Amino acid sequence: MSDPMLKVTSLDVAYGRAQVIFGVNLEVPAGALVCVMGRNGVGKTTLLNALMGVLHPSAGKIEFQGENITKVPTYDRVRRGMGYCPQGHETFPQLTVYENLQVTWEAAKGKKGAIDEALDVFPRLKPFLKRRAGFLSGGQQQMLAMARAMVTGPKMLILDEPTEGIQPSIVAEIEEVIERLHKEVGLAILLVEQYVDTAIKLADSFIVLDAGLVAHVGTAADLHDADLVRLLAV
Ligand SMILES: Nc1ncnc2c1ncn2[C@@H]1O[C@H](COP(=O)(O)OP(=O)(O)OP(=O)(O)O)[C@@H](O)[C@H]1O
Repeated sequence: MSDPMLKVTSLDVAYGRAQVIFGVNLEVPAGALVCVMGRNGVGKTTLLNALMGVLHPSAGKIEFQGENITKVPTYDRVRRGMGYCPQGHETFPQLTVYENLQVTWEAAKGKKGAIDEALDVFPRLKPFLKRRAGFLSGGQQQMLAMARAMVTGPKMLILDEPTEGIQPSIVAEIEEVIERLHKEVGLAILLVEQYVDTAIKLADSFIVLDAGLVAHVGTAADLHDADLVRLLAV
């Protein structure tokens, strides 16, 4: 079997003396969609920030495409093909939609045509290219945040709760885009998701975190298991 695209081994992450992630193991095979689930505060965002080099693990190893990237800076992880869309659909509110895409594309040394390709994935953004991002709706800002991750030319997308706080009509649209990026474009995707329904619909497999530990690894079929429901109950 070939190496997974992302492999995380025995990862510990702490804020000062407060350890939040304990010995996490995780694999995302090429082209797979893996969901990270768990209640509020179990460490999902902390894990993703460590994967992207925003936080530095106190122990463990992160490998991307067979290379040890544990000490590689964030910008280099992006250039190697890790696209990150952090929680809270953060954009530069004073910049236009197009400028938001352009600054990210320049910083990541994106390929020619990548901005147009990202806009083809999110055609809803096209009428708003000259609008300041701060004036977009929550759903539009989420699409812009994902489009920004796309202009970096990712091989793998890391998405932190992309449907959180978004109106239901747009949630379905965002789910469709994630599904298309997974099934048609063939990107590997690591998705933090709180909603079991969305995870069942989208994920090939998932891990459940509980108090910073991997409490369960499985496929969507396992999600109906009573223990899992308990682990996920908010
Ligand atoms: N900058 C920080 N400094 C200290 N502790 C932090 C910091 N950020 C998060 N924590 C703590 O780490 C733990 C995990 O937080 P994290 O945001 O990773 O959880 P989460 O599973 O992503 O939660 P949510 O679903 O609410 O986003 C929490 O106890 C939180 O209070």
